[in-house]
Amino acid sequence: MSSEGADDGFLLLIVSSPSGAGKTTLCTRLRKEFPELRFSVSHTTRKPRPTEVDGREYHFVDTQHFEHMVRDNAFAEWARVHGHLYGTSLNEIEIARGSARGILFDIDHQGARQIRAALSEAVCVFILPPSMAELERRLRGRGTEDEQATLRRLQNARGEIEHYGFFDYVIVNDDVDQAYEQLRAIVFAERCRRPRRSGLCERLLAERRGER
Ligand SMILES: Nc1ncnc2c1ncn2[C@@H]1O[C@H](COP(=O)(O)OP(=O)(O)OP(=O)(O)O)[C@@H](O)[C@H]1O
Ligand SMILES: Nc1nc2c(ncn2[C@@H]2O[C@H](COP(=O)(O)O)[C@@H](O)[C@H]2O)c(=O)[nH]1
Repeated sequence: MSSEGADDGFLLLIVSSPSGAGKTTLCTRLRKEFPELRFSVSHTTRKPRPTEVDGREYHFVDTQHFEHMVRDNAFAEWARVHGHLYGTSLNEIEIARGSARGILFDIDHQGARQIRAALSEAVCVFILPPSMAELERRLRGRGTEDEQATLRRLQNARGEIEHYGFFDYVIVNDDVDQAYEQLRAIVFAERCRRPRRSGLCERLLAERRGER
């Protein structure tokens, strides 16, 4: 995986959170407002939820298939999360680089660190719940996990929050509209970062020199 740097204008946006804090909710809004940011569809060995479609939320694969991809070096990053395997294929990033203005990752802190190690310009956002009690309410209210999986996700939440220091931005998702405003503000601000504008700056300077 090569890093072309931030001066090509391409945005690598990573959103992570403990399970149930609301990153899928916020990313779904982001995808609607910024369709030019391609959502990275991960591979996972987790079973699909009733509303999930293969190839849309995830590429659902069995462990053998996943391990084969690991051996083939097909992943930009992968990790075991809540007892299942999840990974971002190199192919997802290549497709986005060829067809979009950026890529949006919904991955955990282990994956965020692996992507950042390879692509230092990646922007990492951590979503927090307003309280642990509210996190539990949301996870139980969503009703997608059985009791054992719910408890496991809640137990893992504390360990995940300990990684907050790695992230560039932290958003507390209390009021969802406010949290979303903060997330979209990060996209706008990141697009204005000087390295992402250097192409335009150089073009303007060339124009000034009559080199158009
Ligand atoms: N600000 C909010 N206030 C109340 N409920 C919320 C808020 N944000 C999200 N929710 C609800 O909380 C539940 C969990 O949200 P969501 O599925 O987006 O979490 P997640 O971080 O993507 O979890 P996971 O990592 O398990 O996929 C959902 O039912 C969602 O509708
Ligand atoms: N390291 C990675 N983590 C990933 C990837 N895709 C999703 N995830 C994270 O897993 C948990 C659980 O997700 P769920 O859909 O089962 O609730 C969550 O934190 C996701 O962000 C990935 O490709 N790599």
